[in-house]
Amino acid sequence: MITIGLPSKGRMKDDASAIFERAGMKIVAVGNDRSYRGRVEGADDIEIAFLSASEISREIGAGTVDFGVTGEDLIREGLAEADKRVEVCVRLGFGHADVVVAVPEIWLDVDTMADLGDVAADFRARHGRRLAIATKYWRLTQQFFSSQHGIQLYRIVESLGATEGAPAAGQADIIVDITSTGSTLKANHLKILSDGVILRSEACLVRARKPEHEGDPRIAEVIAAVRKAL
Ligand SMILES: Nc1ncnc2c1ncn2[C@@H]1O[C@H](COP(=O)(O)OP(=O)(O)OP(=O)(O)O)[C@@H](O)[C@H]1O
Ligand SMILES: O=P(O)(O)OC[C@H]1O[C@H](OP(=O)(O)OP(=O)(O)O)[C@H](O)[C@@H]1O
Repeated sequence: MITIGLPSKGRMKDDASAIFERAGMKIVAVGNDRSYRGRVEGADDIEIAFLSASEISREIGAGTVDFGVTGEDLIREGLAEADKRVEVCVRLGFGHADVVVAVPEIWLDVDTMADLGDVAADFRARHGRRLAIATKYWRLTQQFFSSQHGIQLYRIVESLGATEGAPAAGQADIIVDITSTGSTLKANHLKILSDGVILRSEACLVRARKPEHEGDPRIAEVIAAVRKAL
């Protein structure tokens, strides 16, 4: 049996189902409309697990589903060493959003990560505490700041919603968050640093790297069918 995790709700749900349908895999719910299981018409060896986008990322990492449709941001944030555990097979062309570093517009001298590194370096001397970053993207923030840009002097303030409001509310100095149209950043008087795009995310067909997939022709067939449907 091949299990495919598809979004059960949220902004990726309809586009994900539509792509599978165009790929010749019409999805039908098992049982009633509220069921969290489905199947593919005419393919008894495929089952569908309806999950949220973030659950799909976790289940692919754990290998409890073979494929899933979810955002690349959720894969890279949710899984350590994502590339070892999963394969991004097809970029699906919807669900576009960038994970970005944004600072208050009034920080006129700060346009790049290097500028921000300078600010972080003497933040404690000036303000008596570390630069505070509001985000729900812990892993991506740490990788980008510490590993890629060598910025070590900061503190992450966990934010689970309304992240863009954190600087004005005095909860943090800057943010790392997702943006698509940019209107939420603008409304909160925040600007993206010129080299502050951490990840350009979109919905992807993702596969769990499992030994039993080797030599299973159905795995390549699913990927080829989705690719053709784009
Ligand atoms: N404007 C946007 N804001 C937030 N996420 C977006 C946006 N545009 C696209 N996405 C993508 O959508 C995905 C999240 O979708 P959604 O919010 O439906 O997921 P979810 O896990 O069901 O959410 P939750 O569990 O928080 O309700 C992420 O991969 C994200 O990159
Ligand atoms: O660049 P924009 O087009 O303004 O979109 C970005 C905003 O959209 C999302 O929030 P949303 O209100 O959709 O809620 P969510 O965080 O619960 O997904 C996201 O968290 C940002 O705040």
